Amino acid sequence: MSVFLGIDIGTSGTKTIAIDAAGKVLAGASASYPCEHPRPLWSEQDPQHWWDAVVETVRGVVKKVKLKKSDVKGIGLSGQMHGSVFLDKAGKVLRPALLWNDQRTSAECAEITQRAGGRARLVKMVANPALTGFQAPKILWLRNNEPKKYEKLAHVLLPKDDVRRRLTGELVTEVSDASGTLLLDVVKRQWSKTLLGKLELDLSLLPTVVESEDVTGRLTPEVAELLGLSTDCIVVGGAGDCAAGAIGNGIVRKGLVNTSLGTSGVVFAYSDQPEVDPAGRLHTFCHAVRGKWHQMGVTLAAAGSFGWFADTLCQTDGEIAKKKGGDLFEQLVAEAAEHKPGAEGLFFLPYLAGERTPHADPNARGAFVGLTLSHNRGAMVRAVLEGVTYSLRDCLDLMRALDVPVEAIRTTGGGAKSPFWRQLQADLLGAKVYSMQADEGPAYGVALLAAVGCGEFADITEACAATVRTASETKPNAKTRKVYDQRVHVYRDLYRQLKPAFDKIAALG
Ligand SMILES: Nc1ncnc2c1ncn2[C@@H]1O[C@H](COP(=O)(O)OP(=O)(O)O)[C@@H](O)[C@H]1O
Ligand SMILES: O=C(CO)[C@@H](O)[C@H](O)COP(=O)(O)O
Repeated sequence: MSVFLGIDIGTSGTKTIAIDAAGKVLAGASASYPCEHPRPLWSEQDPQHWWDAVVETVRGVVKKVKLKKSDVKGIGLSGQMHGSVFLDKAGKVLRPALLWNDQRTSAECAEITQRAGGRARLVKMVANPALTGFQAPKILWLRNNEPKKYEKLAHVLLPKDDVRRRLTGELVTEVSDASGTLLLDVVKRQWSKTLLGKLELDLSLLPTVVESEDVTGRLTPEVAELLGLSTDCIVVGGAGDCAAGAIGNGIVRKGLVNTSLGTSGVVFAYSDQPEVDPAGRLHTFCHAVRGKWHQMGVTLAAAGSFGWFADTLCQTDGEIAKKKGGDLFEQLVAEAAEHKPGAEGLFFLPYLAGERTPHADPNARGAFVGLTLSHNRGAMVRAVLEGVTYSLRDCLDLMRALDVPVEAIRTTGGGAKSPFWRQLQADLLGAKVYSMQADEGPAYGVALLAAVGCGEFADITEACAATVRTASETKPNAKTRKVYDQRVHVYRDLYRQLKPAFDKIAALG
């Protein structure tokens, strides 16, 4: 029996799945962990929690499928992008990891842009401007703010690559995740020695960079024993969760666009060449397909906004729903569905963690605008779901303006499970939206990459053609689409009008 594991180290938890050589999902397990916010807009996690969750979920899957040691031939790793694990030379973690949605690095972004000789020169070197969530500004933040820890710094790893280090002992990353460090020459698919020089950062801080399908190592004897696997089991490069989710949904040709409604929201389009957005609003990153690229827009608090609403305002209902064996999210979506498109004039700006695309503004804040005495909880939920989807629309419209073809949208992530939210996507984005048969997102994509690494398929494109299938099709409703086409302008105006207030609020500290 040949089995491949996909492990996705998400922001709210880690998910591990096992697939067979035909791409059939045999079992899955997940484990959650907290995210700390020591100050507003700071976001940190303890890498030990990721490792504990990896051990728990791999062992869980091995047990569920009753796998023999020799069954698991390969592992693919996916994870939240951009996060920074700081290690000393003995491999000790120096401080909690700074995450993708941490906004503390505005000063370091300005420093990078200035050291690079301006924004245009920076984009020429690494295809992207400096954004607060990316990894390079986090390294500079450590240097500027925690110099004693920086003195001890020997290696910086992305979240999934720290898990790889613990699995195999190897310090390796791959091109899709490395693109989000701001230190990769995305066009050449190798570290930018020019930018490293300008930032006075040593190349030895960074891991070796490979393509996503490449084999990066094998399990160490101790880890193989701990997980119930064999030391013959390989670990492939894998991918950042956006590229991994796209692979899992078969986004391996032009015209197919992926949306993800996880903690973050992502709009992802395949490209044959590195297409750089001259204004730097969309990211240009390497794809997990060898020698290919993608463009991407990211909204920082997507299903995360809905999760926040549920956690903060609906705790008691959550407990009741659990007792009844129901799902709070489904209950809240049902309440939202009782309201008409437009939530009776209520708008929600989903900038709870600042915003990346299209505003690149760490000072942006969340807001309900248009509340009246007649709005109830269902209307507020509807406004949240609409606000998040307007934000995806902002990303997609940037792509359309750059002539990125949008034939169909495939969708993944917790929010994509909801038929209501898929209809909202179709109506607001103006395209057919497909859910997938193996609705496992990034974990599925990297399990396929593991199968490729083990020689089951010639490459990831062939693997996707053989295994990835759509499940449902949701068509835009012309009438509802019109309602949203009018309202999206109000949504966009609100950011512009509130921006001065956001800056004043941020200045208050
Ligand atoms: N049935 C549902 N309907 C709508 N949204 C849902 C549903 N289930 C989960 N979600 C949303 O998905 C989020 C979790 O998404 P997920 O992709 O698991 O997160 P991540 O990978 O970022 O950790 C929840 O916070 C919630 O907002
Ligand atoms: O910052 C990005 C991509 O650029 C995020 O998509 C992170 O990669 C986190 O992903 P989730 O935990 O929301 O899946």
